[in-house]
Order: sequence, then C-alpha cells, then structure tokens
Amino acid sequence: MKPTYLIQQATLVNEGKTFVADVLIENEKIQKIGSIPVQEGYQLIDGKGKLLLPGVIDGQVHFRDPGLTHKADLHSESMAAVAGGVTSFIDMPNTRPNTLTLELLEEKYQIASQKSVANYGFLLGVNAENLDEVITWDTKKLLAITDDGLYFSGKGNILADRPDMLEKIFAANKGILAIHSEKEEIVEKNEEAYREKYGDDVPVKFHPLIRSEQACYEATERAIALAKKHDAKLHILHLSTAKETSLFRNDIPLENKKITTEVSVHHLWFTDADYEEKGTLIKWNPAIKTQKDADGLLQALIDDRIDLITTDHAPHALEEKLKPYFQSMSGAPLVQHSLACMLEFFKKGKISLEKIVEKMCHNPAILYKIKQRGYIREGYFADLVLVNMDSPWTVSKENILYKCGWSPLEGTQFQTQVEKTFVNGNLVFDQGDFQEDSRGKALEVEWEKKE
Ligand SMILES: NC(=O)N[C@@H](CC(=O)O)C(=O)O
Repeated sequence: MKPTYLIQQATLVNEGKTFVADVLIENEKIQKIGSIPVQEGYQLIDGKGKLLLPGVIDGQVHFRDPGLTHKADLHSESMAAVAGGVTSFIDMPNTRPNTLTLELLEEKYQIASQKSVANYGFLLGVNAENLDEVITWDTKKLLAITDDGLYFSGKGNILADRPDMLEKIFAANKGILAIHSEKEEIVEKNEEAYREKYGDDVPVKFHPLIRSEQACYEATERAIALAKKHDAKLHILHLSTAKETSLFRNDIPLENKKITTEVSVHHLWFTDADYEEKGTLIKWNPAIKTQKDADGLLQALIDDRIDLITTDHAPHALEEKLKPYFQSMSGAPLVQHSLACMLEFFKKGKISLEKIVEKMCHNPAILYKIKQRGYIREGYFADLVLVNMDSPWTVSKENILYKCGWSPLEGTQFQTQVEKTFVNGNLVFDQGDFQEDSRGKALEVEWEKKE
C-alpha cells in the first residue's frame, strides 16, 4: 500500500490562479483539494510558504536510449528530470536505431517501463524511408510524428527542406507533425562561406549567422503556408528568432489552434554574448541568437503566440562538445534546470507564475491530448512539485545528475529549489533523495475524442 499524503497549506498555482489549499494524494491520484481534516495514517507534508505546481511536462527531450547510452539513458535523465520538477517527458526519435517503425516505438515504451522514474511518451520519426507508410497509419493514436534530429541523407535533408514531403503528410492530415524548422540549403551556403574564411575552426560566435534568422524564418513561413493550404496540424519545435513569432496567432485558444509552436529554455536564457565564455557548450540547433531574439521570444510566450516551453534536452559527452566548430555536436542538457530557469525569470519580474505553469504544464497536455495530467485537479494523476521559492543554490558538478556530467549552467546561482516531486502519487524525489526503483507510466493520448 502506498502512503496517503496530505500536503498542507501549500500555495497552488493552477489554471491561472494562485491560492492556498491542502491537497490529498491517495494511490496514484489527487483525491481532494481544499481544506482537508487530518486523519490517522496520513503522511503530513508541510507546504506552508511553498509553491505547489503541476509536474512539468517537457514536450521535447533527447534521452538517447536506446543506442546512444554513452551520452544519457532513460534512467539517468528521468532522475535528473524529477529532481528538476519534470514529471513527464516526450522523447525524440533520433535514438539508434531511429524510431521509424511502430515496433521500434513500442520497444522504446518497453525500455522506459523498465528504466524511467518519470512518465514517458515517444514521438515516431518520419523521413524519406518511411514516409509512404506513415501517411497510411492512423497517427492520431500517437502523440505526434516528427523529423527532429533525423537529418536524413545528404542535401536538403530535413522536412523543412522538402515541401513535397510536407505536402504529402499534410494531405494525409492525421495527428500532429512536429518539425525542426531551418532551411539547410541556406545553412550549408553559410557554412561554406565561413569555412572558406576560417577553415575547420570557425569561431562559434558565428553559429547564429550560419544557422541564421533567414534560415529559420523562411523554413517556418513555408511550412506554415503548406499546413494552412491543407488545413493540417503543424507544430514548430524550438523557435529561436523574434521574427518568426509574427507567423503565429494569439487570437484563438490552443485547443482550436492547428499551427502551434514552442520555445526551448536555452533560447530564452542564453544570447550570442555568451558564446565568448561558454563556447561550443552552448552550440545548439537552431542556434542561440541575439538578446533581441530572447526578449522577443519571451514576449511572444507572454502574448500567447508561443504555446509551450520545452528544453530540447540534448546531452552529449563533453569530449563530443569540446571540438572545433564543425565537429562539435549540437545540443546540451537542460531538463534538470528548466523550471529553475523559468522561476528565475519570475523572480526578476519578467513572467508570471501562472504563465510559467500554463506553458510548462497545462499546454503540453492540451497540445498532445495527454489524459489526466498537466493540472492540479481532483481525479487527475498526482504529478506534483513542491518548490521552495527562497533557497539559493549553485549548479555544479556535484549536483548535476545528467549522465554526461556537465551543464552549460555550471556556476549559475538559482534562487528557487525543487523540494519534492510526486509522480503518479509516488514521492520520487525528496530533498535530494530518490525512490530510484519507482517507475513512471506511458502518457496516454485522448485520441478517441472527436475533433
Ligand atoms: N537541438 C540540437 O542541437 N540537437 C539535437 C537534435 C535536434 O533537436 O535537432 C540532438 O539530438 O542533439
């Protein structure tokens, strides 16, 4: 029997409101919210002065399992996730082998059921190899299909570069297509120009000029035009420029949007001024751009043109990062620190708590039609995070939980700290201690609901 937990007098942030209440957790679910009398057998948790948030649902992570487990795996990264207040994650298909069949997708769910302490969902990959098959499947049963990280074969190699393939998917018009939106033809031209000037070791500060605003904008603009033509569902992953935000609407609720987007925490947190100190450690695709871009992205988040906050948690071994520009892998780990970063923006008065919760917890559940998660509601799964809002700490090698053992945020001081994380009613993380043998569940999609 699982303990029954009574969280007393916590400050809940949920569905646009902030209020003090007790929360009763019984078995896997939130049993009651309100003023709850203590009964014998309850395990009491003092929530006074602390925030209680719905667990974060990270809509984009690369946990590298199977096949790339020297970088990360579903156990190590899910532990880092829960320590950071992330109770569910959606993992991308650029594992080895790439997740291009329903059998391989099912295999990932099997591995996660044995290794993940958080709840898990996996996207099916789509590329030239499986496109003709995928468009015959009922992909509404899946969270989404995506090309992210697949970079298939040679020039013009992601979907953003293949309007013919985009049209095929949109014409089939089932479920959500999530794309990595950069025009590689523009990127490759820029790469050549910089290679000519600097050879292999191009200074990384030019990364945002190589993976340029134009490469992002033109790809996003074209993909949106094609999705509109077919009235299809398109999600643009990890938006990185202020200019692209004008392509998205904020005059309809997310439930009714066909075209959606997200921002990843690093595109809000870092700017091109940080390349000097951090070098290739902050080389991501799409690139970290200017302060103006970071400000514009934050504003678009607040204005609801951007729907979700994700991490694009993309760990690589340190030696894979610390290489000359062209050889250095793009991506960095973030899932343990995303909520802390966003709460830091709140502390600086840049965004409200309610908006953070909407974009990190509610909206991923709405977009991907995830059942019974993302909110603090009676009858929903007890995925909850208790946060101490005044508990400074500094990111260091000693407290990084990523298998790769490094973070681009080393040395950063955060004011807030996750104290406890519940996943399906299990107290999986408690002030540095883990229930390591606890296992999350597969995210369920409410696909049977009529649109
Ligand atoms: N974002 C990145 O820079 N890297 C991702 C791939 C991707 O999301 O394109 C990775 O898997 O390493």
